[in-house]
Amino acid sequence: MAHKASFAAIIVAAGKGLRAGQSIPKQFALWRGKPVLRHSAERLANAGAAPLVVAIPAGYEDEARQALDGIPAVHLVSGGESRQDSVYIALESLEAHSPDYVLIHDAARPNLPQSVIIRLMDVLEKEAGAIPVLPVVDSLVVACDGFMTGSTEREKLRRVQTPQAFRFEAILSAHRAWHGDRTAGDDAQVLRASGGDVALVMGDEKLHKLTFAEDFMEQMPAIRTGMGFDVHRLALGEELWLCGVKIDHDHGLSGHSDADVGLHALVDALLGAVAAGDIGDHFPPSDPQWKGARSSRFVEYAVSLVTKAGYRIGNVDLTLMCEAPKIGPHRDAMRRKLAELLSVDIEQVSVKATTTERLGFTGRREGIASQAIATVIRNGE
Ligand SMILES: Nc1ccn([C@@H]2O[C@H](COP(=O)(O)OP(=O)(O)OP(=O)(O)O)[C@@H](O)[C@H]2O)c(=O)n1
Ligand SMILES: C[C@](O)(CO)[C@H](O)COP(=O)(O)O
Repeated sequence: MAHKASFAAIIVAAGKGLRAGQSIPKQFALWRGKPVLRHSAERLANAGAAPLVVAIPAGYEDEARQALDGIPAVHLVSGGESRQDSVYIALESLEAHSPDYVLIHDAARPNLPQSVIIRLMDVLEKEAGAIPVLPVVDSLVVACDGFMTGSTEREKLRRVQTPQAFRFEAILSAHRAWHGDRTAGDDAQVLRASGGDVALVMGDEKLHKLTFAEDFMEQMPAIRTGMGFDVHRLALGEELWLCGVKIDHDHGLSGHSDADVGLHALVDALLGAVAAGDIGDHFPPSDPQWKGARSSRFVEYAVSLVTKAGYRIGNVDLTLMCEAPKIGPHRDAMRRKLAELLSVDIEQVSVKATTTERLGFTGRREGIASQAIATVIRNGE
C-alpha cells in the first residue's frame, strides 16, 4: 500500500469470548491453523500499520505474545470492562506516536481483506471517519416478548463491520468527550456523538465476526473421511466375533478384547475421520479393564467422539479379508448390527468380503484382516 500518511492500528482482543464456548477466550483459540488474533494482526502489519496496539485481557500476556510472535511493532495494553474501554485505553497509549490515522479492529474478525483496508484509507484523505458496511438482505422487525411490534425500512440500514478507520486526533478527542455508559456499539458511534462525519465503504462477508461456537465449526470441512485397518490371529479355542456378530467356526480370533477385527477397523476409521487418535490411544491393550471387552463398546465410544466433534455419520464401508468363514450368509446380520451401533440406517452401512487368493497370512488362514472407511458430515450440513 502506498499511503503517505502514517497509520497505526488497534486490535481489541480483551473480551471474554463467552458466547464462542471455546476453552480459552476466542481470540487465542485456533482458527484455520493459527490463533484468531494472529490473522488480522498479520494483515494489518503487512498493510503497513505501525505501531499495532493490541488490547488483551489481564492474565493472558503469554498467550498474546505467543499468538503475535514475530509480528513487528506490537504493543500490548490491558483492555477494559467494555469494548469501548479497551479502545479508549489503546487510543490513549498511542498519543505519544500521534499517527495521522488509526484503524480500530475486532480480533474476532480474523479474515481481513486488504481491499477493505485500501477502501477505508482512501476515504480518510477527505473524511474524519470511515467504516465498512454491508446491506441487509432479510426484512427486519422490532421484537418484544416474542412478538413482532413493528418493522423497519431495511433499505436505510447497514450491517457494520471493522476495521473502522479514523483521523487519530478526531477519534481520540471523541472518546475523551464521551459521556454516559461506556457501552457504545462501536467507534463510529463515538465519533458521530462528537459531531464527526462517518463515511460508509463496502465491507466484505469474509469479515464475519466469530461470535458463537458454530462460527468456529464453519472452518471445518463439511465432509470428512477416515480409514481403519486391523489384523487378528486365528486360534483354536477362541470365539469368532466379526462386526458385532458371533459366528460358529472351528477357529476364533485372539486378542486382548473380543478381537473383533471388523469393529476395530471401523473404530479407527471413525476416530480418523475426526482426527481423534487411534483405538490403541483410547483402549490400550496394556489396560486390564479391556480384557475380553466387547468391541461394540469401542464403537459406541468412537461414535460419541464423532458427535462431540460436531459431526454425524454419513456412511461406512468395511471389507473383511479371509478364506473362511464365508461372510455372505452373515452379511445382513453384520450390517444390521453396525447400523444399530452407529445409530444410522442400514443403507448407510456396507460390509464386503474377499479372499486373498490363498496368498499371505490370510490366505494361509493364520489370521483375518479388515479395512474400513467412514465419512462423517458436519452438523448443520
Ligand atoms: N472488554 C472488552 C470486550 C470486548 N473486546 C473485544 O471486542 C471485540 C468484539 O467483541 P465480541 O465479539 O462481543 O467479543 P467478546 O466480548 O469477547 O464476546 P462475548 O460477548 O461472547 O463474551 C472482540 O475482539 C473482543 O475481544 C475487548 O477488547 N474488550
Ligand atoms: C464493533 C462491532 O463489531 C461492529 O459491528 C460490534 O458492534 C461489536 O459488538 P459486540 O457485541 O461487542 O460483539
